[in-house]
Amino acid sequence: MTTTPQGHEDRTGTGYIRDHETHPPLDFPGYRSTALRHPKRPLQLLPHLLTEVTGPLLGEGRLGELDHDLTRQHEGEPQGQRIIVHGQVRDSDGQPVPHSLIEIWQANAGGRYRHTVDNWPCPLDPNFSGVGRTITDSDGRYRFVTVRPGAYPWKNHDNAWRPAHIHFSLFGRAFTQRLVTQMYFPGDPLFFQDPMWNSIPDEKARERMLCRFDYENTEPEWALAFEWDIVLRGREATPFESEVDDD
Ligand SMILES: O=C(O)c1ccc(O)c(O)c1
Repeated sequence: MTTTPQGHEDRTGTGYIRDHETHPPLDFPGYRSTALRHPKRPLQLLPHLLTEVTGPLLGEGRLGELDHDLTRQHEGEPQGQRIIVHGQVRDSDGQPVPHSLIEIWQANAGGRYRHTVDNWPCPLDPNFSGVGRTITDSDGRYRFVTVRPGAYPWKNHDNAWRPAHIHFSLFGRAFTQRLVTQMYFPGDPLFFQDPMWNSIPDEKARERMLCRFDYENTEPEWALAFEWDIVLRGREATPFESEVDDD
């Protein structure tokens, strides 16, 4: 059986061994909910047969015209600083990943999610749902327009605040290939106390979750811009929360 220098085995038989420096462990004591959420039994390889790789898939034609623009999904305009978030999705060889569905979800400008269990005293914004989706173009590029999310208090530990972040879900050619990650903003003062940020062992890997302020692509009198490339595999891989794990 193949093993890594750290002694991890390829238990899924795929030849792929999770990089334990880049990706968070499935159970991380500091992130309390993982104790209840993480799988307790070894993962089983799900062979990708015709059913898994052919359907169902969201194609270009099924996207709404404004799905990528979270500032224009309601009658009025949401509160907050407009931002453009854009970048490229690449594979382990640095090749662009075209025609791939990306979904995002986030808190509003004040840091509140439109979610039944989020009821901290920060107002919901009637003009902001916080969800969007798009498909990468032929060069693997994506672009969202949204508002900068606020920090979110989540009671995971004493005085716990999540740094501002946007959740990303990426589908490959099939729903069985879904990867989930988060994008953070540079210079956030809350990283030191965030168990999710700190669950990534390698500091360089953590930094691959940071977007870059992109002055060139700001839109005058409208929106700031941030660039964030996502790498699916290999030495430059973006940390993912959901992935094949060989623990
Ligand atoms: O795991 C959670 O409970 C949780 C809550 C809010 C977040 O923004 C988040 O990223 C995770």
